[in-house]
Amino acid sequence: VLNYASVHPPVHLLRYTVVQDISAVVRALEQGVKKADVDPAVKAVVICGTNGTFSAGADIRGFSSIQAGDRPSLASVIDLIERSEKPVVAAIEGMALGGALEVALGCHYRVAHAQAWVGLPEVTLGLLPGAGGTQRLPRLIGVPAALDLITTGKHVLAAEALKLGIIDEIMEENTIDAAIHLANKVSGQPLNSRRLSLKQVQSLPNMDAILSEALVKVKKQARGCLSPEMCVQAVKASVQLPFTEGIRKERELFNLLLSSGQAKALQYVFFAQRAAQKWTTSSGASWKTASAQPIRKVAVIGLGTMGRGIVTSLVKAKMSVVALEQDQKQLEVGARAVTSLLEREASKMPWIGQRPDACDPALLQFTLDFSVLQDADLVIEAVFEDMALKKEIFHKLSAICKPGSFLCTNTSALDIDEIASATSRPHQVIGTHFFSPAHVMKLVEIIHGRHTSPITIATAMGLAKTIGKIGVVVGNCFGFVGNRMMAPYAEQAVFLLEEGCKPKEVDQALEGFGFNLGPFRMLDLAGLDVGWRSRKGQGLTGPKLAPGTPARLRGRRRYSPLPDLLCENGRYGQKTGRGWYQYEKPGARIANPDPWLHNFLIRYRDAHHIKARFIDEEEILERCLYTLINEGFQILDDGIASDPEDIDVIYIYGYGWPKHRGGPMFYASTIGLPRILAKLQKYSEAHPDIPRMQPSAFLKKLVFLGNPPLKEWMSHAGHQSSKL
Ligand SMILES: CC/C=C\C=C\CC(=O)SCCNC(=O)CCNC(=O)[C@H](O)C(C)(C)COP(=O)(O)OP(=O)(O)OC[C@H]1O[C@@H](n2cnc3c(N)ncnc32)[C@H](O)[C@@H]1OP(=O)(O)O
Repeated sequence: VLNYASVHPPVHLLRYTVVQDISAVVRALEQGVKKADVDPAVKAVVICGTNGTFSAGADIRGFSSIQAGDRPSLASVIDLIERSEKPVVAAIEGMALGGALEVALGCHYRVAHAQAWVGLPEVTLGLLPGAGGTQRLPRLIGVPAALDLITTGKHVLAAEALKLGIIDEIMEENTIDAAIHLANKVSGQPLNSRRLSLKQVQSLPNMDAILSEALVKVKKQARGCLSPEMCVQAVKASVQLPFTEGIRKERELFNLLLSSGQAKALQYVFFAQRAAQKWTTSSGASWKTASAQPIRKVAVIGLGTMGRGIVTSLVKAKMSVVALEQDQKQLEVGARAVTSLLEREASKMPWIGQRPDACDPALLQFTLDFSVLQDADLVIEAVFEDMALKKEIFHKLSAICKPGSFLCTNTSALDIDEIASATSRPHQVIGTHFFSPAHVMKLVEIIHGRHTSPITIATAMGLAKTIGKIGVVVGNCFGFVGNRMMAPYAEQAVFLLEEGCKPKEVDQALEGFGFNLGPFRMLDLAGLDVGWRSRKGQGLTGPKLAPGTPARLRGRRRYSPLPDLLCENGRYGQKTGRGWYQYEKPGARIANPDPWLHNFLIRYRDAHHIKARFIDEEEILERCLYTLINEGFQILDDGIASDPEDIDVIYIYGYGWPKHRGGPMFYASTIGLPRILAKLQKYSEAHPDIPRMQPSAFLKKLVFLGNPPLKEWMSHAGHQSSKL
């Protein structure tokens, strides 16, 4: 929306904001600037936003209609602004992001409100600032600072923007009046020195090293994502080429990214993440029907790894927390660990006012006394995965806590309904599956039991948001969404070892695909004993296993005892210094191939008459990823996840799935469901004893229906009554 308002002659005010159609903004800006240019009564122009916001940039949905090769007309309008013979001042309130900051960079002066913030987040959307931003910003603030902003997409507050030189003035009060004042003041002064396209990038003696180090850094962090690397290339062009040629290079790189498919995936994730926040249940409950209850005091039970991280997240969000342990020694160890985590977190926060205060007794209290939990608005139990223990705690909580308290269990797999059955208030019981380390990882699976009330879901989702996490509402089944899908993936990884792979080969294939960690490095990090305990609980190994059970079969299903054998040998992963890899010492992080394991695998294969074969990367990827995706289709059909976007958000924020591939279900849609089905059919014929490889009925149905787009999948899901 753009108004050309002559309210403060001789300065003309151009107001604009995010609109559905970026070309409407571009047209209106063009008309406004041209009109002001030819109007002799106008001496200067101020560009501002509406309702206290300059602009959040282009409508991301509009990018899908931009064709590679289209002339980005925003760039031409920015040129027009910069060429104007009358001073143009940007008055930045709220935010100026992406194309909006590029508009401001085309202006001759920039004034911002003290609370405003600016940034070029295009890289996070798989793009680069394509309207001159990569050429103007280095000219304005120098290459190192521009590289930092453009390759990370980070936002900076006005004070920092002023320090960097992006902003000329900061205002505590009326920014627009201040901009008008400045525009009047500079009217008639020469403008060439304010035109960034005419400036040279400040030269630095070590410029080549800065650029090549930046390239190495982004390549290492990007895990195959192209946009950070293209951003560096574009900034490099600002150093090495004249402005107009730099712009040409920027456009070339922008078009390349636009057509890469990664931009589509990253933009899908932007909306999927927001869609996941708008949970709905099959019974129609949603934010519209249930609101989050205010949570002032939270209790956390258990100060193990998960409890410590959860307490840290809560205190960071300035919530009042009481942390309970069962004995003095564990309480002291836990309290020390939390304090040190909080101190580390505080050191990362530049603003004193935002820092968590580990010493504030009003905020954080440690106790052994269960009765202190009485007035907590919400309790998060974070003891280890033992159903009997959890039920005992919930029974106690049900008796002690005030009637309105919500009771959450941090579990990665256990049955929420069974835990809730130990209480007299199952409607107020919910699963909150945090991911380790809980003060770092963004995801929380919010697990809805049979009796969980919509208000309880809303409250858990509200709490996740308050502490800066992404909550995703899922149904109740063993492993919920994330771990249920992880099981066939990890199972395939171990079967591949049996058949001839080395752990490093499997990890390299999946890390090459873009995962943070391959399955074996991930298992070593998480601790192999976790899965061992769970398998013993399920009777798959250990004392509950029926005597005479064949080593590699459970019922008629293929089973690999390899992970159990490692645990029996005391190899629990990083914490013991030995697992699928060896480490320099317990707790060390660098994984090295272990000759012991190599020989162990040879003996194991001999003992079970398995002939090792060469397995190529394609088979490793297809078997691990397609079985995971197959389980995802089953989960959708069962109603455990309400849509594919939720699964994708869970995998990106909880399991290190590469964001530029859009999550497993989006990835499946890009591969094409017929291909996934054909491959699963091929592998399941070769391995009839692996039921999880048999294609899900829902996947088959979608292929039969002609491979509909992802958005339409759920209209074909077969579950009679959603468990959500
Ligand atoms: C040739 C090149 C020409 C032009 C190039 C231009 C480049 C660009 O401008 S790229 C876009 C750059 N801008 C962004 O990336 C901003 C993205 N948005 C955000 O970071 C946040 O939404 C926010 C603006 C900081 C606001 O955050 P918050 O208050 O937490 O609200 P949200 O829930 O995130 O958003 C509310 C609502 O708005 C939708 N939305 C936000 N930004 C955009 C956008 N740029 N395009 C389209 N839609 C946007 C968001 O999806 C939410 O919608 P719901 O329907 O409510 O989910």
